Amino acid sequence: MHQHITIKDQQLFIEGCNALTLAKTYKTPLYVLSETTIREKFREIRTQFLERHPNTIAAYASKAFLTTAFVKLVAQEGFYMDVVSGGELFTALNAQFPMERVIFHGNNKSKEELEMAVVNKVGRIVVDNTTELEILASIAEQHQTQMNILFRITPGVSSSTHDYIATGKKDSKFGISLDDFVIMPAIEDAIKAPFLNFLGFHFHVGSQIFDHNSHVMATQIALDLIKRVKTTYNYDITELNTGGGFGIKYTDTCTPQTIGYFTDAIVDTIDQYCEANHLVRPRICIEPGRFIVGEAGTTLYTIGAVKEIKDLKTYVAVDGGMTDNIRPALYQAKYSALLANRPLEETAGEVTLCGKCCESGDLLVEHLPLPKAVAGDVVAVFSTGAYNYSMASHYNKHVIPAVVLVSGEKAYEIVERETYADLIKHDVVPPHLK
Ligand SMILES: Cc1ncc(COP(=O)(O)O)c(C=O)c1O
Ligand SMILES: N[C@@H](CCCC[NH3+])C(=O)O
Repeated sequence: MHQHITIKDQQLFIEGCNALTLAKTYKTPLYVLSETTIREKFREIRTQFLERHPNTIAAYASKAFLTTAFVKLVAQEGFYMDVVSGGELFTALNAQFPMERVIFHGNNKSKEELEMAVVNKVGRIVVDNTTELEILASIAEQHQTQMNILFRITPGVSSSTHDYIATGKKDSKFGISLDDFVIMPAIEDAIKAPFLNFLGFHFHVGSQIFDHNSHVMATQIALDLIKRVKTTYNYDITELNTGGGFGIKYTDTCTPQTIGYFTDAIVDTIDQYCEANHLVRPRICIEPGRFIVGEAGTTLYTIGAVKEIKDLKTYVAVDGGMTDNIRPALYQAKYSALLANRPLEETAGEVTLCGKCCESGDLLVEHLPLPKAVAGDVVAVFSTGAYNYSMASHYNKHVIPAVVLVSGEKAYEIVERETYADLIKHDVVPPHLK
C-alpha cells in the first residue's frame, strides 16, 4: 500500500496516527488525508516537470478536493489552481489565494461567474465555447479589464479510461470543436477582441490514465493548430495547457507512472515540433488533480450489519457509502481496503463492502478479501483523496463526514463533520404549511 500507511503492533497507522484513535476521536465515516504524501506529490511535479523544463507552470485541479485549508496548502506550495465554478472560485478567494494564479474552466460558465472572474482579475479564463467568448469579451470591455484567455479545444482523441471520465473525444460536451468553420473564426475574434489577451489552447483528454499516448496525440493536434494560427494570422501562441488525468494506484491492478513519464513526452513533442517549424515554444501548463491528492486519502468506516447469503455472498455494511464515495456506483471504480483493527489477520473469504444508502448499487468494494468482520470493526478504504469528499452528497439525509489532515503524529480537523441541523438549515416552510 502507500508509503504513509503502515502496520505497527497489529494496528493500522496513517503517517504517525493510529487509525483507530482517529476513528474514535472524529467519528466515522472519516476522511483522512496524509499531508506528507500530498507535499511529496507537489515535490515530484516540481522536480520532474517545473525544474526540469523551462517556461512551465502547474495548476492543482481543485475539483478533486477543495477546502479552505487545502487552498492554503496549494498557495504555500506555489502552484496555480484550476477552478470550474463560482463556488470553487469563492473558496479560493475567501482563502486569499493569489487570483493571478487562478485558471477558470467550465463548459457553461454563467454571466455571474464570468463577471466574478473579471472583477477579481483571475489570471486565465479557459473559454469553452463561442457563446462564452462573446459574453466574456463584452464583460471585460464593460469593466475595462484586460483578461488572459485560452481556448479549450476538443482534440478528438480517445483515452483508455472509463467513458464518463474521458473528455477528449470529438463528441465530448467540453471544448471548441476543431472543425475549421468553428475554430478559425473563433480564433480571429479572440485575437481581435480589445480586452481579451489570447494566450493559446487547452485540452484535457480524460482522467485516471496510465499511458501517455493520448496526451501526446492531443499535443500534436494542438501544435498543428498553433502552426495554423501562425501561418494564417501571423500570431504567436504563447501557452499550451495539456490538462491533467495522470493515473494513481487504487488497487494492485493499477500501473501508475511518474509525472515525468507524461510530462517528458509532452515537452519533448512540443520542443521538437516548435524547433522544426520555427514556432515560439509556448509556456506549457499541466493541471493534475487526482495525482496530487488521490493516494493521500483514506476513508475510515465502522462496520455494522454483516449479512451472509449462503453459497452466494457476504455483505459487510459500513456507516457510509455512496454518499461519501460515489465513484464505484458511477464508474465501477475499484478500491482496496483493510480492517484497521486487525490488519494482519488472515482473510476468511471475499466480501462485498456496502454502504447504508437505500440503493442496491451502494457498493464500495466487491470481492474484497477480509478477515471475518463483526460489528464495531473499523475498515480503511485507501486512495479516497480525490473525487470523494468533493463529490459527496446528502442522499438519504446523511451528513457529510469530517476531514482530518494528518502530518506525522499530528491530526488537524480541516472540515468538521456536519450535524443534522446542517441538513435542514436552508429549508423554508411557506406560511400555509406553518
Ligand atoms: C479541465 C480539467 N483539468 C484537470 C482535470 C483534473 O483531472 P485529474 O484529476 O484526472 O488530474 C479535469 C478533470 O478531469 C479537467 O476536466
Ligand atoms: N470525477 C471524476 C474525475 C473528473 C472527470 C471529469 N473532469 C472521477 O472521479 O474519476
